[in-house]
Amino acid sequence: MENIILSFENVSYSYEQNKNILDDIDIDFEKGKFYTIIGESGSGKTTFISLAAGLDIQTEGNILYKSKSIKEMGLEKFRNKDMSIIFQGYNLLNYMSALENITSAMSIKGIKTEANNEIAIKMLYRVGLKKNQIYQKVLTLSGGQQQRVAIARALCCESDLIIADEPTGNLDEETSKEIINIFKEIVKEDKKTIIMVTHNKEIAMVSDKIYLMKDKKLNELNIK
Ligand SMILES: Nc1ncnc2c1ncn2[C@@H]1O[C@H](COP(=O)(O)OP(=O)(O)OP(=O)(O)O)[C@@H](O)[C@H]1O
Repeated sequence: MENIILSFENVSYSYEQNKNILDDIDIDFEKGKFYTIIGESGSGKTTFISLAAGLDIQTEGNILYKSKSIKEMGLEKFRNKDMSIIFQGYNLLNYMSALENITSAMSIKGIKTEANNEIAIKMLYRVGLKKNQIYQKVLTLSGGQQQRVAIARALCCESDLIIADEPTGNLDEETSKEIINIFKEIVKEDKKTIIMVTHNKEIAMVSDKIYLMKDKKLNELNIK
């Protein structure tokens, strides 16, 4: 069990009574692995991700982070300390610079060291931003550059688990490939776990494990 970072145990979810969207899902996510979740529109991928990210609560079953129930430890604590999320729409603060977006997130997550600025700048370079872009308001950056800022923010927040919902959904093919390469590097070098929803099968193929959301269940696909 030591290498398991997140577990779903008999998890079901319904928005309305007696109408399960997810039904009795059992799954373990290991440390240092890159997972993708694919599936038809409306199959429940975002619902699953919302539970994994502690943004919503399952109607039945347990979700464990490093063997502890996230409900019992408190979803807010889980979201603040243990998990970082990357959205399709970047969710940055537009009136702040790329750098400020990261340092303010670090501060909110309780990471308050003198080195915060330095750490954030290093990370922004690592994800491919240029010096002048680091100090620009994010509103003036392209979609791909904004997504790089969102990735750098997730990486600076020290969580071992990164959850991403269609992070390349708004990006062109070339930029998407670059972003996915950064994800692969994060998993390999920083030993983070990434759970990512994507519609793009080609992107899914580069992950360690692909799961298909279908008929309220999540099953591993062995298509590689
Ligand atoms: N707030 C809500 N209240 C009621 N039903 C909802 C709500 N949000 C989603 N649903 C329903 O739950 C099902 C799963 O939705 P979900 O967004 O998880 O699917 P998805 O696989 O992420 O779809 P997509 O690929 O289109 O984003 C859908 O049938 C949807 O209509």
